[in-house]
Amino acid sequence: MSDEHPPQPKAFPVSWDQFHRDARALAWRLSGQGEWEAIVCITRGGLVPAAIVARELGIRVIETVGVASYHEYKEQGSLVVLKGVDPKITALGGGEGKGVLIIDDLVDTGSTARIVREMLPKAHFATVYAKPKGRPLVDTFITEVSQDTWIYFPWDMGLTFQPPISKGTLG
Ligand SMILES: O=P(O)(O)OC[C@H]1O[C@H](OP(=O)(O)OP(=O)(O)O)[C@H](O)[C@@H]1O
Ligand code: HPA
Ligand SMILES: [Mg+2]
Repeated sequence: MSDEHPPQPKAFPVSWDQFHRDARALAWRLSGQGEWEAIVCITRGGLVPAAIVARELGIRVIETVGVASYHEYKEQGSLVVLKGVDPKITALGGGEGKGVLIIDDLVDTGSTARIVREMLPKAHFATVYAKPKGRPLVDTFITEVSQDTWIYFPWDMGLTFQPPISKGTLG
């Protein structure tokens, strides 16, 4: 969460099962769009869908690019590239990443996507989820949620007790 991602009023919790189905749906959609020589996944959120898409499409060359957001590493609002893309991957398909599939879990404001697209301008950018601001930066995605929705991924959640409806939310 950050200034760019203020607390959102709506919640979209995603279970492991749901995420697997959505990531597999992404693989189906991508399978009709060409042959990919390599995947570049944006860590850390892109690691999970990248594994699923790689398995479905038989892609075995997987590279990471590390973009960390916001105040974790630097002043608020900025992004910092912690790990760039190996030049061997950038050089694929005659340079600029042609034939490369970039995968992330979602685009929100599009800031992360913009930085990685600059590194690989001819790559295909795919995410499982997209919000309206980031949507123009993505070539293929599965589900759109509104900008005022926060997506809760299964790796960020755990099982917790739910009070009975009759007790109300305030106990
Ligand atoms: O479109 P944006 O506004 O840039 O937001 C989207 C990015 O934010 C999240 O990653 P985050 O940087 O929080 O790190 P993580 O993947 O390590 O959780 C998410 O996984 C995307 O990569
Ligand atoms: O909606 C979101 N969920 C999880 N991580 C995120 N990073 C940016 N937006 C989101
Ligand atoms: Mg991320």
